[in-house]
Amino acid sequence: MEHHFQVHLKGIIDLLSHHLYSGPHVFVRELLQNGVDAISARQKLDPKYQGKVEIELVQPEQGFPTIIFQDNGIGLTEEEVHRFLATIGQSSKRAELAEQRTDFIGQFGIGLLSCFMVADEIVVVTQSAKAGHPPIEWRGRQDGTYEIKKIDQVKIEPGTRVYLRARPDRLEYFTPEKIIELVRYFGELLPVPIYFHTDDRSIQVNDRRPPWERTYLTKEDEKSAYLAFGREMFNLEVRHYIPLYSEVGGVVGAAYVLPHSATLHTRSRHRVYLKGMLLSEKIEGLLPEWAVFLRCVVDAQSLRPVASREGFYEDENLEAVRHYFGETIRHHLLDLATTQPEMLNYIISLHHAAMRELAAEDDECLRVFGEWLPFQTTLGTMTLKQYRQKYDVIRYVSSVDAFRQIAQVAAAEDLCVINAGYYRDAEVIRKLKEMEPGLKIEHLDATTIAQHFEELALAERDQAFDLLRTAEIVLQPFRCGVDIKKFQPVSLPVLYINNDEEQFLRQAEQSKEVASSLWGDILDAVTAGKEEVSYASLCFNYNNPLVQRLMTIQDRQLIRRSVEMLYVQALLMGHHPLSNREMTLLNQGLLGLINIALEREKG
Ligand SMILES: Nc1ncnc2c1ncn2[C@@H]1O[C@H](COP(=O)(O)OP(=O)(O)OP(=O)(O)O)[C@@H](O)[C@H]1O
Repeated sequence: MEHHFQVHLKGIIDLLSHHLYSGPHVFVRELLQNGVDAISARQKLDPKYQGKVEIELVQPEQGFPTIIFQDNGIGLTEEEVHRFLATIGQSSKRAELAEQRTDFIGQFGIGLLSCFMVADEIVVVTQSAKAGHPPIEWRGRQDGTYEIKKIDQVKIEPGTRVYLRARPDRLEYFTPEKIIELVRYFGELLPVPIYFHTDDRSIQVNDRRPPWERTYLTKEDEKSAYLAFGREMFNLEVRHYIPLYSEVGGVVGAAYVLPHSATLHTRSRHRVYLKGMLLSEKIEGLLPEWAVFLRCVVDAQSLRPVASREGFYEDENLEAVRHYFGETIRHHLLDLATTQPEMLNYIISLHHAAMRELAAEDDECLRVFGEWLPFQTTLGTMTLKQYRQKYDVIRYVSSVDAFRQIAQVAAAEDLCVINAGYYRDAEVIRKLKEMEPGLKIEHLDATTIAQHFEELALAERDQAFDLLRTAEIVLQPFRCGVDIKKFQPVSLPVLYINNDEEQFLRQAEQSKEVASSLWGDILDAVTAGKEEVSYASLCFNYNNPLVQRLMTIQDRQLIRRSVEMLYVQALLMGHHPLSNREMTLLNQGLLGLINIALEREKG
């Protein structure tokens, strides 16, 4: 025997309200959308037909308020009420053909159920625009039952009215302020007029059109209208926008440059409308990932919304729109370089992380605005252009750690080195070299910088011999060699020097101190065979007065303590995290020095 599925309506409503829709307020969106769709259906029969949606709030002295949504659209016949209104998942708008999908906003046949989130009963009174059908009253209830009545005795104009009486726990949605707020939020850009009436007033809620639908006398007027619209939409003082248009998906709108810095981890959230109905103000993935400095407002005609209506299906159309918008933005920025260079400068100075990303990805962008990218250097922040005007060779380090190590010394030696340790910096420099093979670039680290230091004369070496030997013994357990050179600034007694590989080994060694046995084994494998290798060297500055004094004193104990302290201080200066043993050294060294000073005092 064949059986039919039973639908437990309460369960479905629960599913929708807790898992699909973002909250009970979406009933306003669903009702607006049904009204507008019904008008579109009627306009298919009569393209000049003027539709409107009217919303009324009735607040009786006794009892709960009722909201009435009325449209003068296509209406429903009795048969259609059974088939579409009362059958979950049935929709008169389901489009087998993609082009049909562009006619209506709805398509799933579940939207009306959202009304059960605020009311126990939905009453629909409808008159079909098709000739020869009487008006119908339909009453659907949460328990899954419904009644249908012909109401021949009254004559009503074609269209549909939906009545919802507030559920006691949802009264907050049944005030004039809340309804106007929600209607404006979802329906501000809908192409049919929406009126709101209470006992004492009537207003048109959506009385303006988006800037891309208006015509302008001058370019300036157009620009002001777009900027004013963006400021209002995002509540941000935006100064620049990029018009967007894509035939695929029928998407039109504008991308606004954020007036504050956005990092590459920021997710761009866009305000997206579907045929004038707000889908969401948090849609992601509409622009390429690098475009984090932009926020869009767009209206799409035929991208496919997901059932919750709060996003789009990730399909080939969305992919095409994203690609196309990426190209539009890129071309716009490239044009700015010639038409409004000061604006491009403003955008780059605020959003250089994103611009770097774009320049690293794209040769043309690198050629056009690569020079404007700011870089941190040992002699202050400057753009690539300023750097190149002053120096023939682009000298750079490729890690922030390396930069910290060398910054002070390089600056004192008047060496201008770029910190290319941030995301994509080094790539930008290397790409620049590929594009301009004649360009001289030099990759530095602390070791290569140290090669620029001045060597000691033989007699000076002799003078430093004892100090170096003691230092060697003290630092050998820390895998740190020693050396002595002359370098700037004279005030710096020592410099801790390691290159990228040595830095890595040092970090692996330190990680072993805190790692579990599994990680410990892995790290052992990483450092295997390097047991005898030094991870760094401590370079004394011969010209430094303290070092000069250390070379003259005889007290071994004092030299040892001083070397330990100089070693730890050099690590701290270079922002190297201290290992447990180095921490102990710091503590003992400090106490030791205090002790020595106290002994002296006594003596
Ligand atoms: N105001 C209205 N005028 C005419 N028909 C309506 C109206 N409201 C609902 N309907 C009919 O009821 C059907 C079901 O409506 P419902 O809102 O549940 O789903 P939908 O709009 O088709 O799709 P979605 O779930 O995507 O919103 C519609 O397809 C339409 O045929």
